[in-house]
Amino acid sequence: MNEAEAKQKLESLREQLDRYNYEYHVEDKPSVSDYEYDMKMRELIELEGKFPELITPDSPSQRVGGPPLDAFVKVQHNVPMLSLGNAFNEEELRDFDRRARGGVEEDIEYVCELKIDGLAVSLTYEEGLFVRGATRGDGTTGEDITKNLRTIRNIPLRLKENHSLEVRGEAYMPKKSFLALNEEKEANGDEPFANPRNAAAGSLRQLDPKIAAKRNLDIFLYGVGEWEDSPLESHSERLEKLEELGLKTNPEWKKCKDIEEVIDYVNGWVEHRMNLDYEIDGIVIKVDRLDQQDVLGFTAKSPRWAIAYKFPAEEAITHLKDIELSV
Ligand SMILES: CC(C)(CNC(=O)c1ccc(Oc2ccccc2)cc1)c1ccc2c(N)nc(N)nc2n1
Repeated sequence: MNEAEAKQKLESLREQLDRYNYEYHVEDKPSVSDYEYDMKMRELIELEGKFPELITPDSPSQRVGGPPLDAFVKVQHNVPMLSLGNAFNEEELRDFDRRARGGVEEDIEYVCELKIDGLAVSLTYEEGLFVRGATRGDGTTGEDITKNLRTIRNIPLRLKENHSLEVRGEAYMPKKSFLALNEEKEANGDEPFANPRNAAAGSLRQLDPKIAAKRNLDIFLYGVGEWEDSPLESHSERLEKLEELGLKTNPEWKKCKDIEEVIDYVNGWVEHRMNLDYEIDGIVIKVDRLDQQDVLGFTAKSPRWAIAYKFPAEEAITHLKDIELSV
């Protein structure tokens, strides 16, 4: 086979493997068996081995990085990754709504999103190519964990359109993967992780991508840092556009016309969050229109146009029940 034929064959193998990946990880409807996927991947890796000059950074073979790093490189976030103010009850949600409505002329619509209990990360794409992934760190300086993030199957190595943008989201470990990992750790006499958030952070902040690749991590994207001249006018449009680009957003987000609808949404999840495949520690409520967000602006470290409603910690509830029982 000459180089031209190899290039064509490689492009077709990559396309097939990317499609299989999307079917398996995003649509949850694989069209081929794991065996067929592995055989196709082996064919790709062997052919790339014969024509290494044809290897591209977005090739599915490039997901699991090379040797372990000996340290993480620090990275600066051009747009800071801010934190959220908290509300712990309905009255504090209504206070947030009153303050927001006092700051803008017209009615406010909100977007509610589940607050995933994981590790906040930033993904940078240049001309559609995934070039860098980083932890939030202190909001302005994080750690470069690109090699580890490349092992998360739901992070596309190339977007469906060649945009340059920086997106934020939460990398997490599904409950089932967490339980399986802790069983394995206990079987090996290792210390288990206390919760899925620690397991996700521990998996992404260790230096060997081959370990991260085995941890079945996943991601939901929820925000945008930098986006070259994007014409979008609302947060909900941005979430829809991210999905179109092949970036996974959480399907439970909802546009609410007022704070009453927000409170209904929140109360629904207080009751049903146990049914989710992943842990959440609250609900994030955001003003939907970007022009209204701009008017409301920021405090020293958080937007005035967003708040996190925090669920009471699980342990606390269990503890209280025990006390009641023992009285
Ligand atoms: C709202 C925001 C704080 C992200 N937004 C930002 O970090 C952010 C950062 C600079 C911005 O603008 C600036 C640009 C330059 C300088 C200062 C601010 C705007 C938003 C946030 C934080 C945590 C979230 C979480 N755990 N789950 C969900 N679902 N959403 C979340 N959203």
